[in-house]
Amino acid sequence: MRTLIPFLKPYKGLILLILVITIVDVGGTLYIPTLVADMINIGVYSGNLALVLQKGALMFAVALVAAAAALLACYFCVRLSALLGRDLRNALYDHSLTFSTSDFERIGTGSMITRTLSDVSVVQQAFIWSLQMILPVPAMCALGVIMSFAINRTMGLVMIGVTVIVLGGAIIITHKASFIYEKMQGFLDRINLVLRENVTGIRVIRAFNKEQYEEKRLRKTFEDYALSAIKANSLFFGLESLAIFVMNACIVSILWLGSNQVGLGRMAIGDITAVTEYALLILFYIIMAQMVVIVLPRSRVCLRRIHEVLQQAPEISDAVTTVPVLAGTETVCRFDNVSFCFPDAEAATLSDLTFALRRGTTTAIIGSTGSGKSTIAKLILRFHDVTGGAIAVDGVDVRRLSQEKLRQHIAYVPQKAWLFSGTIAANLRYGNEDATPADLWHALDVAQAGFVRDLPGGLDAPVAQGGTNFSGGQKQRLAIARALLKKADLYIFDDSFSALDFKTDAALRHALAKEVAGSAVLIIAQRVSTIAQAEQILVLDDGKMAGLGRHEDLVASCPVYSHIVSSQTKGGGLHG
Ligand SMILES: Nc1ncnc2c1ncn2[C@@H]1O[C@H](COP(=O)(O)OP(=O)(O)OP(=O)(O)O)[C@@H](O)[C@H]1O
Repeated sequence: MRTLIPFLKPYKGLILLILVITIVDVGGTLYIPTLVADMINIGVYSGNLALVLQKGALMFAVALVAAAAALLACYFCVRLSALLGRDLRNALYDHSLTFSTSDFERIGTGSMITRTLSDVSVVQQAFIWSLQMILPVPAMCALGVIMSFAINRTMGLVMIGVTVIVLGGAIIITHKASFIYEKMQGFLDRINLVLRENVTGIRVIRAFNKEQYEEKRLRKTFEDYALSAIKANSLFFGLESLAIFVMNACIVSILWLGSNQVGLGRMAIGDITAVTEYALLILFYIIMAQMVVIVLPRSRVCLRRIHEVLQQAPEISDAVTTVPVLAGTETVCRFDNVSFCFPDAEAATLSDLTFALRRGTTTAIIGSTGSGKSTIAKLILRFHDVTGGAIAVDGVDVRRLSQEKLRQHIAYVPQKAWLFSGTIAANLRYGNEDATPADLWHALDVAQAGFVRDLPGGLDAPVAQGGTNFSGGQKQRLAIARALLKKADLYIFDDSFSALDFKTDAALRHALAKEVAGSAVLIIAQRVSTIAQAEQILVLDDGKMAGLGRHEDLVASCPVYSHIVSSQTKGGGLHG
């Protein structure tokens, strides 16, 4: 509940309104049996038709007021629940924007989606039900018991007994349900994860004929979830049966004890109707509340999971005082004895790297797969923080810059070119939202993405989620064009030319050289031909610097580099 309070604060007025309307509803509902009893006791016995009609008219008016109150309460509850859901989702999303990759890995992408969508829905639902069905129960029980005592002491005691038994049962079953619902949410995360993997990896599954294996894996997750749901529902029906049994036992007790009291002259016959009605109303409200109470443990689990995300301190956060403006110096970025180790890794991924990225020059990084090339790019962008040494941009340690400012100065093409669903123009404008169509075409031409001209719709051609309607090379070129639209001090291309043929690769680098002449360029590549012209090449070997220099010097002095070169030039020279 502590998690919800800050989200409910802005709606204090609305909650108060719902409370008042609910009390009107409950009061009206309980007043009707009293009127019925009066009609029987006075009107019917004395044959006073005028009194019966008068009480009838009053009953009609009270019923109308109670119904209107119930309707209004329902409307305001739905409104409050929708606002609460919106605010919770916004808070989760906003907070997730501050997360680093490791933060996301800790929670899990599937779980993050379940928490934002399903968990919030469960909390919303539980909240609205609690307002509508649990909130009136104390008022209903208290008023019902008081009114029963007012009629007859024995009836009052019966009412207390019934309330205590049903509430006791509800508490025991709720406790048991809590454990099952916790497991169910975990299974839901798992279903989300496996389903996502299946949908996104459908081609790999088919290519490897793994449909049956995946089917088994999915079935298992569905089955686990279904079994837990059956267990939870068994509890639910157990509770419902208990409530119906208690309800019937209660009616029998009232009729039996009540008729004795009428026989002893301590109670009028019409009062039995009133007390039975009070008892049924109390039980009805408790049963409805039980149905909500039983799902509360699930919502508590969901709320705790939401709380976990909201409370998670981001691995990377801005310093209290950050440097407002960068100077635009000659050395755009500098690594000083940089080392880095992933939180869950035993050995360092990068060790003792020292080099500089200078304006107007191209630096390339080459090395075997897993040697740490992409990690260097991620450190510059501060997706992770160094564990040793320092990285400075324009002479300022990146940890002293705000993340927003830092990233404003960098254009990045990630290894896995990611496009958003929409149009080509919308994707390109991610780089510069004010870009004109002429700017977009220019960036596309530099990125050798002329194929867009042949697409029906051109710049407005549709892009599927993740860019799946484009080939790997086309996606790479669109991602490059997007980066070029951003005027930056440093351009980072992480293995961005790997899916291009040699001719396109060469043409692109040629066009690129003019485009980014005033900035520093960092190219991460596997192909020597892509980087041979670079002003400096950093050779990485298992996270360590094996060489730094121009192509010709490294061929002569760096065994790791000359080995890479010879492995790529067997049977022909370098292309491009
Ligand atoms: N999030 C992570 N958690 C733990 N280890 C990681 C993580 N990301 C990468 N690594 C490890 O860090 C090392 C360097 O990864 P990196 O992606 O930088 O290599 P790379 O040289 O770019 O490889 P490739 O050429 O295949 O893209 C690898 O051994 C990898 O397993």
